[in-house]
Amino acid sequence: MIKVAKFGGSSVADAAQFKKVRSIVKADPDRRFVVVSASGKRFSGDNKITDLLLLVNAHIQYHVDCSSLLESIEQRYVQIAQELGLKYPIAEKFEEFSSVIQSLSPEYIVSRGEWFTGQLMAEYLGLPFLDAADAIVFHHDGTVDMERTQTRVRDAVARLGSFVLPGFYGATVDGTIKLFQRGGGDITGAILARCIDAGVYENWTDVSGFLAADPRVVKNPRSIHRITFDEMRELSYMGASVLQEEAIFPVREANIPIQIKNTNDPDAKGTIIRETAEEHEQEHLITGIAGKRDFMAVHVQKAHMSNQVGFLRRALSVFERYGVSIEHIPTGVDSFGVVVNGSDVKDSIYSIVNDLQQELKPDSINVIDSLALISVVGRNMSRRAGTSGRIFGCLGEAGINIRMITQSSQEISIIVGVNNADFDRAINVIYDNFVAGEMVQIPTKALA
Ligand SMILES: Nc1ncnc2c1ncn2[C@@H]1O[C@H](COP(=O)(O)OP(=O)(O)O)[C@@H](O)[C@H]1O
Ligand SMILES: N[C@@H](CC(=O)OP(=O)(O)O)C(=O)O
Repeated sequence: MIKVAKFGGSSVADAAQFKKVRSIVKADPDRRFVVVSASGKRFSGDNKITDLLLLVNAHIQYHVDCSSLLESIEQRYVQIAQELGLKYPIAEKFEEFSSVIQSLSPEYIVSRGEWFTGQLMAEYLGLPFLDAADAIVFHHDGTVDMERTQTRVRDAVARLGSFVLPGFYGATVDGTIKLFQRGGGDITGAILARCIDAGVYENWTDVSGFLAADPRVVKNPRSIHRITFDEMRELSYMGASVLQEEAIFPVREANIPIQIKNTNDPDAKGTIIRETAEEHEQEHLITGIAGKRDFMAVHVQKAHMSNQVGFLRRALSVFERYGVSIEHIPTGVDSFGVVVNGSDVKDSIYSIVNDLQQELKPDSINVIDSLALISVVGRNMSRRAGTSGRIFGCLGEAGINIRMITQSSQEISIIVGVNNADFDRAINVIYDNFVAGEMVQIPTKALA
């Protein structure tokens, strides 16, 4: 079976992490294709190389000297190379890069994080280096040209047999470097797995798989051993940053499972993500909880609204005009809400409200800001009536005010909106009441 192994920034943060990567790769001859991110944080409070390179861009943009910043990045790489005894002339290559930095595009500059990490890892593993600019092909609109990418990747496999591929970037056919969104090394790994028909896409990080809640919010959350692509998408979209939310698409279409594993504890079971989770007699009611802060909700109320054809469409077209994408639309008979990312409307909210007034002549419009959304996700929730009522009950008992609620149409998630200030407490209350222990009985028919 071919395995693609993607190692995130935390797994390649320093020489000690490189050593762990090598022993993981060498332990299994199926791990012939390795994707790496730029070196990440070595300890809490440290900087990711990608963040430092973004800072370099900001310095250049404002004509501020960035030489000491570049030196500190170079030092990180030099230290790794020295500690591992690598021959790659990292200092020379980095200085070449620094000397022409003013002439380089911002995306090119940021992509060098994975490029240098990839060069060092390739030598350390004794594998060829495949530049992502020669493998991952972008259309000019920023989407991936899967056909060309597949051809290039398959050619590289035939030519090189195995390789190290830096994540997070690629290039258009004319060679212009393009980046994925933040965390996009996960997408590179998924695309590679898809192009070579891998048996599994391994995603190595610093936690033992997907956890039922963000470990920075809930103390010692339990690990999720099996999760479906749909559940995973809901959780990662809502902030479970262990896997970039777009990363499931390339592998899902080809039915390739994703396995999340811990570089610091390779024997831990981790999480397997598939189309359907194999069912056991007893399963947790709720698979996981994730959430994000800083949303805004615009509530519109108008009597007899539901009898007016096109009312909602006219409202949504206002948001479209301002280029704002919509997260949720909770609706009632005579009212609806439009939930958007606070940062997307920070400059346009007054104009949007004004346009809504003009076009809809509503009875009232209310804007709620500092809204946090919490998504409670579980494939088994549809088997148990009344879950949402119980979620409100436990939040109410804890004195947490619920600002909105919405449920996904496949009944795999319930989303509650609370004030930003209540975010951590609300997640902990839901976790303690539901995730920590509660199981549901799976009907025998479902197991057959
Ligand atoms: N539900 C969750 N399960 C596991 N980790 C989570 C979850 N939500 C947030 N995280 C955070 O995601 C981190 C791993 O993602 P990331 O920092 O992108 O790793 P990497 O550098 O390996 O790509 C974990 O250290 C953890 O703090
Ligand atoms: N280095 C990029 C891409 C990436 O995937 O990183 P990580 O694997 O550390 O999340 C970023 O920080 O966004």
